[in-house]
Amino acid sequence: MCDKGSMAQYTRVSGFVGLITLQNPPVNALSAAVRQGIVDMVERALSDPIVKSVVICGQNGNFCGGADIKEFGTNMSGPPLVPMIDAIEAANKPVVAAIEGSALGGGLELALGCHYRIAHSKARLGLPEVTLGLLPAAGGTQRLPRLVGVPAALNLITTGRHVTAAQALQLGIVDQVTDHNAVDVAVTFSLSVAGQSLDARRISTYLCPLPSDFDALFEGVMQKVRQSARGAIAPVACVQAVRAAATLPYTKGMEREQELMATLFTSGQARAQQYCFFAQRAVGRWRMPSGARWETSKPRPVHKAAVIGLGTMGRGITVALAQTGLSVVAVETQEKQLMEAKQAVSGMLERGAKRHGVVPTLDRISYSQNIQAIAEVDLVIEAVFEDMALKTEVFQQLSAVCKPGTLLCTNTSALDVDKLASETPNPELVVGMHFFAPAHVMKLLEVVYGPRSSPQAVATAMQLGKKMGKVSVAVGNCRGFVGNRMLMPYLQQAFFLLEEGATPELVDQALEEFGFPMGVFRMSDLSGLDIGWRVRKRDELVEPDMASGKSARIRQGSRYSPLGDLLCEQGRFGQKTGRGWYQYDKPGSRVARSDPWLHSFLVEYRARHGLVPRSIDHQEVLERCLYALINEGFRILEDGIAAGPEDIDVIYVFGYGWPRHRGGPMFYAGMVGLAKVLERLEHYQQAHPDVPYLQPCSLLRRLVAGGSPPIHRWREVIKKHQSQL
Ligand SMILES: CC(C)(COP(=O)(O)OP(=O)(O)OC[C@H]1O[C@@H](n2cnc3c(N)ncnc32)[C@H](O)[C@@H]1OP(=O)(O)O)[C@@H](O)C(=O)NCCC(=O)NCCSC(=O)/C=C/CCCCCCCCCCCCC(=O)O
Repeated sequence: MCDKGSMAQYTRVSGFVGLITLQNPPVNALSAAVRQGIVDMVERALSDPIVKSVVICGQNGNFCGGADIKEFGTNMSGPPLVPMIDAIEAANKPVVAAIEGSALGGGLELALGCHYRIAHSKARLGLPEVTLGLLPAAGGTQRLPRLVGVPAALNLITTGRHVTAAQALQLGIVDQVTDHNAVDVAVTFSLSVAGQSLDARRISTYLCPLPSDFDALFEGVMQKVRQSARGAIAPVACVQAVRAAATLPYTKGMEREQELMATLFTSGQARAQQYCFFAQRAVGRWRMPSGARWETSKPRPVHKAAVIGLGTMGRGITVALAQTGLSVVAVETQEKQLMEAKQAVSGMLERGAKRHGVVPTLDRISYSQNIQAIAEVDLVIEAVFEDMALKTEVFQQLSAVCKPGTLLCTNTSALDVDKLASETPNPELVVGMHFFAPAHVMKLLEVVYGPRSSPQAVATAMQLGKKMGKVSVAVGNCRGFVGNRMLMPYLQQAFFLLEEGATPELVDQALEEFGFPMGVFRMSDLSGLDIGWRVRKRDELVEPDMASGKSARIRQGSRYSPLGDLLCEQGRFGQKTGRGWYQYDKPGSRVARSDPWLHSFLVEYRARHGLVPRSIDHQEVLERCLYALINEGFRILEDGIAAGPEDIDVIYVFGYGWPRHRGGPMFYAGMVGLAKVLERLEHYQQAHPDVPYLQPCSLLRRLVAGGSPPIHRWREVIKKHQSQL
């Protein structure tokens, strides 16, 4: 017996079991039609006198990815989730969830409404709503603590992390884990419990187990959550909802859950986080200006890779490749450096393996001082010192040594990928793979294509990034690519603000309150002031500090702040030297303390240059630093370096600490209002006519003139704009 008409298929199996299969590919999200299907099919199973038990599963080995996120911005129709799940829990026949693939968000909440849960060993479960700016508002915040206790529920709900089936069993979320077909096991099981009392199986009737140190627990968790949330409201609401489960009867707790959800549901933060979810997936479907994309470009298989240069970046990349399961040849010409790297890489692999309870993959790596060792690899990632002449020499060696067709990638963070490619006989095989430090931890990868990179080379690098678990974004070749190019105006404004009267503490506080994990000066101390200094010297921007006055602060016709150079001349490179924009207890120490020397230095510097300090507030810090960065984002779109605003936003959220609840710089610009961003840029540009970065980009002007369309319509405007430039 079978009903195939709706998005929940009903079949009678084993004579007496009503099997309800959710059918909404690819993840069986709970759209209005699926919810209607479940309501109808559950009613049908319960009213059929032959049916003794019910099993709910998902089509194609995937239980359910939760509520349909695409519905959230629309006028939602169809039966609501809460009464649907309550009706399942109230059923007088046992209902068993057969969980294969994922049970996430509303999917897990549906399973928690069932009387039993059986999971396949490879299934993953979780309540990730917090990552979408929401909370599990289909009873998840009320049922989970009743089932697994308050501490475990708080951990899962406030982080949104997924757990394996084995972990879910240990926590008590599922009743059984199987290596066999979970649906078959659930069907047999459901018959074995048919007719038994269900009183003890309805989670909403459980008393929430209360820890003895209840108040202290919530206080501690709330403090931790507020700190790590960096201004995001959903994690805080999650704690409040779980607290309601611990203190109120179920129905009252549900009222609180719904009340908190109503606030989150319509918030700008939820919109921003849901935008990030889809943006991340959109950038995975990369597209080059030529139109090349997955559908037209087949990646080459990569089994064996090489890393050239085992400094900090090379070591991280080696670890990331080995953890992906590739054979890696790690090459470092300096013997001492090679030995140190070998030890460091082994340590990182061992620690990573311990964390994940697996065996370290040390034997996947062979080390060599000789570049000839890479002759047989499919792909090379060069990670030597950031110097064009050195990289050119390495690329020429690689071309001579590697087998034909080997893909040559550079991990440069700003150098010209096309120039490097032009030094090789096969420029179509050259792309940038710009990892972020630490390379085995950071999720972002910029895949940089030059005008001669072949679509297959880009597809191969994108595919490898995906395999490595990276969020890979294909971008065009320009100085600094997307991320670092946008950082330049941001840093520049921060320096100018110091000249005009701000302190590093004030600027950092404004940016950290906005949601960055670190302000610009703390970040500069962490990464090292000498890096930018080297680049500025190469660009011939650094001059001996003899002159004073305005002319001493002009380079190549534009305003320039030598503050960073002056600190470097004093040996203040940041954390590594124990002094930078802040002071540290000792070199390498991480706790930044305000430095009276720096403040006196700024006073003396301003006086020497005739700069009259003025009071600067947080709003000015944010507007100048962020709008200058955003303005450069528009230029990047105008130049066709990024395919769309989503690419820029994903790069900033995953690589530069831009708060996810603000959606990324381009999304944020849309939220603030493009007209407002333009007006403020014009205002600051008038005040600082010698700063080209503050000159509003013509694409921004065009978008405003066109009525500031929503972000998903920018691509049309960009295309038109580019064709008229
Ligand atoms: C792990 C995954 C499930 C699968 O991963 P993978 O295999 O890698 O595939 P992906 O590339 O990620 O996804 C494939 C495509 O599927 C799309 N997708 C995935 N999940 C969803 C989804 N849940 N909804 C819609 N679409 C989805 C994805 O975008 C891909 O398509 P495309 O390439 O973009 O085209 C992984 O996908 C994953 O992690 N998914 C998300 C899981 C998740 O976060 N689930 C939670 C969803 S939220 C939820 O469940 C909430 C439940 C609570 C109840 C909500 C009730 C709402 C109403 C309340 C209103 C009250 C306020 C009223 C206000 C007022 O008063 O007016």
